[in-house]
Order: sequence, then C-alpha cells, then structure tokens
Amino acid sequence: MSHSPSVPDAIHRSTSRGRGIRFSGVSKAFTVGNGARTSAVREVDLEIAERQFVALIGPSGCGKSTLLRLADGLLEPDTGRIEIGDAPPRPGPAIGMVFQNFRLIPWRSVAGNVGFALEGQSLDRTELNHRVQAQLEQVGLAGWAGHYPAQLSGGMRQRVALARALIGRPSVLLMDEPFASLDAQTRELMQDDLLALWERQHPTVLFVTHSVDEALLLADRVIVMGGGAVLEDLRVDLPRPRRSTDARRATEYGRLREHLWSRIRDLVLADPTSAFFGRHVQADRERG
Ligand SMILES: Nc1ncnc2c1ncn2[C@@H]1O[C@H](COP(=O)(O)OP(=O)(O)OP(=O)(O)O)[C@@H](O)[C@H]1O
Repeated sequence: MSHSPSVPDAIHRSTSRGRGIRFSGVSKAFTVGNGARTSAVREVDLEIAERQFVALIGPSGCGKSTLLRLADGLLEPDTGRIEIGDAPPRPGPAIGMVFQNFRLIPWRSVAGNVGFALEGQSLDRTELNHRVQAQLEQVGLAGWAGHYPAQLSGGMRQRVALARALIGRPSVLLMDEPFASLDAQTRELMQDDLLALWERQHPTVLFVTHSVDEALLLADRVIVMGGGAVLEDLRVDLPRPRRSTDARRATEYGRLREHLWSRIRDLVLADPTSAFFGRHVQADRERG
C-alpha cells in the first residue's frame, strides 16, 4: 500500500486531528432469553490517548466487542460515561468502524462503497470522486474503483472496508477482528499496511483481536479483558515504525508474548464455561 505522491499532503495533515477515548466506570448488561441479565462490561475505566493504538484481547465473551460498540455510540452504557475527546460518541464519519466480515454493499462498486461514507455530506461530485480516488490509492486499490465486492479477494474487500472507514478522516478507528477471516499471508500484509496507514493518518485506534502476535505487532498497549473487566494494561515498547518480521525478532517481543500467553491461558483455565477463543489463538500457539 504505497502513498501516492499525487495525493496532496494537506489531505493527510488534515486527517491528523486525533482525539482520545475515555471510559469512566462503564458497565453494560444485556437481557437474555429468559429475562435474566448478563453482564457484558463491568466497571471499565480506561483512557486511550489521542493517536494511540490499543489492542483489546481476552477470551470469547469477555466483552471486547461490546466495549467497541459503546465507543462507537451505537450502544448506551447502563452506568458510567464514555467520551471521545470531550464529548459523548456519536456514530458518523468521525468514528471509523471495520468489522471481520467487511459489511460491503454487494450491488455497489468499490468506489460506491467507499464514497457511501461521505454521502451525508454536501460534497460536489468532483470533490467526492477526488476523495474516493485518493483513499483508494492509500489502500492500494487505485485501479479497482469500478469493480464489485464479489470480484475481489478477501484481502481486497477488507481494504475497501478500511478505505470506507478512513475516508471520513476519522479521529477514532474502531476495528473488530478485522483480519480474522483472512489467510495467514494476507493477514500479515494487511497488518503491515495498517501500520503504514496509521503512521500517516494517526487516528486513535481500538483494535479487538484474538491473536497475541497481532496485538503485539500493532499496538502501543494491550488491554487484557476477562469477565467484562479490564484485567491488565500492558505497554508495548517496541520501536516504531514496526514491520512484522522485525518486531518478532526483538527480545522484548518474546518476553511480552510469553507473559500474555500465560495470562490468557490462566483466564481460560479459570473459566471452564468459556468457549475456547478462536482459531487464531490456536494458530499463534502452534507458530510459537
Ligand atoms: N445484543 C446482545 N444481547 C445479549 N447478550 C449479548 C449481546 N451482545 C453481547 N452479549 C453478551 O455479552 C457478553 C460479551 O459479548 P462480546 O461480544 O462483547 O464478547 P467478545 O469478547 O467480543 O466475544 P468474542 O471474542 O467471542 O467476539 C457475552 O456473554 C455475550 O453473549
């Protein structure tokens, strides 16, 4: 994913208006089938500085996606407060969201999917096309504007989803296992591409993953969740800019990986009802 010199740098500078995310005493429960309440997020206090990249990791059902949906403003907390910058979150282009299953509109072209994010804004056609084209260049899809999602590989679809999330120049990017459905090679390429994009546009990122390696490669901090609560807040002091092959060679990487693994293993063993948390954790274990 290369940066095209034809994209004016002013566009990139104007994206760099990151805002932090603050959760203060946030709890959220859901009503389940029999009318009982199940607690998804419990008393979370978490402050993410603007432009920071934070990964959320933990066993299945521990509340990671719920925390993301609360940060998006799609869900209201039962108690506590969430702020993006100094205001409550409001769904819209200032908060970009990327999901595991892409969520593209099948009957719209690549350009139509990416431009969709700006349709509420009163941009003229030329400006809209320019923005779409610039964003497609950023994600390495410059020649694919007229194609449809069904004509693309999984990695390309996720690039479209990323372009759609980034075109609103979001100050906050929320990513829910965005690379989990990609094959291992595509996933590594996408991780490096995401790092390159983040280094250019620098939104504040909250990234849910089941992969210890992915968390360590991408993030400044790894938050370990269990039972809806934040259990650990781990700093990742690996040098930046990072690329997957270099990061994995660092001694510090091995130490952090070992620590996270034993933490997550203990969490799962302590909760026999927890479904085992996903094939990527398994893949990490095999690789390590
Ligand atoms: N809309 C909902 N209605 C009822 N229960 C819900 C709802 N959304 C989440 N839950 C429950 O809240 C808890 C936390 O779910 P959440 O999806 O946030 O976990 P997660 O850590 O993201 O899990 P996974 O890693 O499997 O995606 C789970 O027990 C889940 O079943």
